[in-house]
Amino acid sequence: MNIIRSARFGASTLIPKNCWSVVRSISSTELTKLEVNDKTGIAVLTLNRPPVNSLNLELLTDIRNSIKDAESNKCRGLILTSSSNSVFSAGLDFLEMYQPKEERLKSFWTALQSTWMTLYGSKIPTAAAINGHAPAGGCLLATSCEYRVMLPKFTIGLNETLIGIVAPNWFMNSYLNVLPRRVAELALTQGKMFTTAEAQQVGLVDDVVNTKEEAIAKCEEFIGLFKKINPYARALTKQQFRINHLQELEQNREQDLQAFIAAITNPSTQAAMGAYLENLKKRSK
Ligand SMILES: CCCCCC/C=C\CC(=O)SCCNC(=O)CCNC(=O)[C@H](O)C(C)(C)COP(=O)(O)OP(=O)(O)OC[C@H]1O[C@@H](n2cnc3c(N)ncnc32)[C@H](O)[C@@H]1OP(=O)(O)O
Repeated sequence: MNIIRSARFGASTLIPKNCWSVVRSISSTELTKLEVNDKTGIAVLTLNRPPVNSLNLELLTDIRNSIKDAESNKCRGLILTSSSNSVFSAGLDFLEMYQPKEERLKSFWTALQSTWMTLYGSKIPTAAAINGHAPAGGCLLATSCEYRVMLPKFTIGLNETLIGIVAPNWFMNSYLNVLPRRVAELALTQGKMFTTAEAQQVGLVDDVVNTKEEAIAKCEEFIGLFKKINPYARALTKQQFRINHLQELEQNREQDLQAFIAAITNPSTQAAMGAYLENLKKRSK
């Protein structure tokens, strides 16, 4: 068996999964775990930032590094999932955006931009096994992938307007890559959170299954569709579909950063976010 060393992890760990396949850890941090199935060559990236996988600077950085690790280890595909039983990702960490320090805020948004560009533009097939709620940034991660499967009775959507903030163009573009324009506009303006059943009906998720294991298997099935396709031809074709969205951000990164800082530090945005957070804290007691 070929054991790969990761710059971030040292020697890979072998984890027997069943008698037919071996799951090998490519890289791991406190916040993410990247494992590849040696039989299929498909990697699973598990987000592990309890309680709700809210995306802070460190988690975003680890996600991006893991995608790059999967690519450089020539994995045949990448599946995103969560170690939580009820939350895929609660989206951006409010604590990064509420009463922020400017330098950290800049690093945070820059990391989000980079992570999105890496995931949305990844050369390898990507899929999300959505095993819990996926609001806002959680939905962004899922819609940046090429395929989504979700467990029942959770919610997914871009709810920014409910918080009193505006989703940037590239959030919208990821949504529009999956949803019809009319559905996306109505959902975004309402801050709609779709139930799993609604999400499947509008095409926000492709399949619904009952367990995380089934969700991973569905993602593997999706990635398996490309088994006989030339990976170079596949990657370039995917890129042609997504290049405009990627270039739009790449060419306007600084402008996008400045717009984010101006909007987030605006006193009325801070007040709206403070009220939303307080409500969230009350609800969780
Ligand atoms: C203006 C410029 C443009 C900006 C554009 C982009 C901006 C934003 C994009 C975003 O992603 S903003 C984040 C949006 N996310 C949400 O609205 C989700 C809020 N959370 C929930 O609805 C629920 O927590 C949940 C995900 C459905 C899970 O519910 P559950 O009952 O399992 O857990 P809770 O008890 O509610 O939460 C536990 C614990 O986590 C804290 N928390 C939840 N979400 C976040 C978060 N996004 N950031 C930071 N912290 C979060 C919650 O307050 C609880 O904390 P404690 O009370 O236990 O301390």
